[in-house]
Amino acid sequence: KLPRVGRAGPIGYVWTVLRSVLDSDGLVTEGWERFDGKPFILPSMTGEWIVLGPEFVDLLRKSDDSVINAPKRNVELFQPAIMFGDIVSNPYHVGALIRSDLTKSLRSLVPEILEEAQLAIPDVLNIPGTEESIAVPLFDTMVRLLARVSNRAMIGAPGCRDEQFLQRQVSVAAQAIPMAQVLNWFPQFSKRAVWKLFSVLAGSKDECVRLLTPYVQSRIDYAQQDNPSTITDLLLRYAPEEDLTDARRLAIRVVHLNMASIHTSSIFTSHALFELARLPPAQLALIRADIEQAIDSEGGVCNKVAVGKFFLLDSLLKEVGRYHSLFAVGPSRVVLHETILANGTIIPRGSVVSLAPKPLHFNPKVYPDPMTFDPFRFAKLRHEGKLDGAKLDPASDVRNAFTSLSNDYIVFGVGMHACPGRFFAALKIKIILAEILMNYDLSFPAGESNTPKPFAFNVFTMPNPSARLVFRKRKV
Ligand code: HEM
Repeated sequence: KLPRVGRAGPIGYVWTVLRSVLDSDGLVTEGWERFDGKPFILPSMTGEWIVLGPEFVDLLRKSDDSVINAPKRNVELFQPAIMFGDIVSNPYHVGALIRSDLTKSLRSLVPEILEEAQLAIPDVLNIPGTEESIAVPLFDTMVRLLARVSNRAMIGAPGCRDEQFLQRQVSVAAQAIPMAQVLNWFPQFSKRAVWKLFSVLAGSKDECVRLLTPYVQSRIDYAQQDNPSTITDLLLRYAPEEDLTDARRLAIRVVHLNMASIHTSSIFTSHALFELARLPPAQLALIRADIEQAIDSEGGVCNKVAVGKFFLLDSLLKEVGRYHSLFAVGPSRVVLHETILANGTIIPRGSVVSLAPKPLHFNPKVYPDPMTFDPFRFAKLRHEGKLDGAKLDPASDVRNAFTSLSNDYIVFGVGMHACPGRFFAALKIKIILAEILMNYDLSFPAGESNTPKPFAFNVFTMPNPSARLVFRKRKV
């Protein structure tokens, strides 16, 4: 019998579930303090989550899906089978493709990502010719930017600039997560009907897939297997015959991958830009100098090695992940057989076990002065207190690099199901941020908050969608 956070009694239960829609984070903090770091139940609109403390990170990290299972949980939480059809029985587009092929191909994708970022940033900011600056709603602008830059890697040009397709893709990605949560409120037999009704009202993925299919078809026709230039080219290596002869089927996989990729990266990029806009000028100057030095060290070319030497930006991104997690609870797994935890707690079959980032990321024993956002926290750890990163080998002390996993840092999840797209995400986010930093000064619009309150829905959090940032062309 685990304790439950929130109010007692049946009415209290309903109240807690309703509160969890907008304040899961507050409930987790409350549960953490009230139950002294012991496991507790978080009731939510998507069922009950057993929130485990730091001593159980290893339970999830070491699990091999035989008892503590991730794929079944993801199907439950994100409802891909209802929304995307049968992509679950052979999920070839999210397995080795991302884990191995994509990560190995990142070097050759850098020039494409860089070129697209250079073209797309002025387009999405759209500063009028007569003006020097513009205030834009940041998150929405970053979603459009990330959609285009990610798709340069995903399907190449000109598809990545097809506004109609990008708009549909962004809207599919925006709807999918909240809609998956809503589908969880309905019994299994009715989910398809609910999804169909919603699709009629809000537009389904089908239009997005239709717009994307010609671009995917052209990759099937012209991609060079030994010299892949897009992620779709890599996908062709794994696609079964029926997907190669029907580009529509393959396009569904690309839309699904885009969904995993665009919003997560946009959330990170937006938080990072808000933090960069708040930094004192001296710290910003250090980050800019670090980027310049890294590119100079590669003969003035911004290649993968140079991006790997953006040590201060890497540190800032890692701190963004520590400070602003994407979720109040997660990663989560479903328990397939009754399990007894080391402390004697019995976890029944079918339960959902999860980890909460806050207790880990704000643990003062691991992160001194945890409430302070310190952009150079990880750079200092990585470089023994020195900030002169460019003299170091990028491979040095990778434990504190942005994409490294640890039991004290769960932004990308844990164990064998930790995010396989994080190296691609880190690369494109760093390239975009470096381009922005080198070409624009950032500030908050006069009279608007410089600490916009994040927006939460169920267990997920994102930057405030109405918060704006001013981009002013730099005079360099
Ligand atoms: C900053 C950006 C990103 C963040 C913060 C992020 C975060 C996460 C998290 C927390 C998980 C769950 C891990 C777990 O359950 O232990 C995950 C899984 C996953 N992510 Fe990401 N992600 C990001 C970008 C991407 C990108 C760009 C891609 C694709 C190119 C991607 C593809 C995936 C896939 C396929 C999984 C499922 C892995 C599995 O279940 O084995 N992610 N991500």
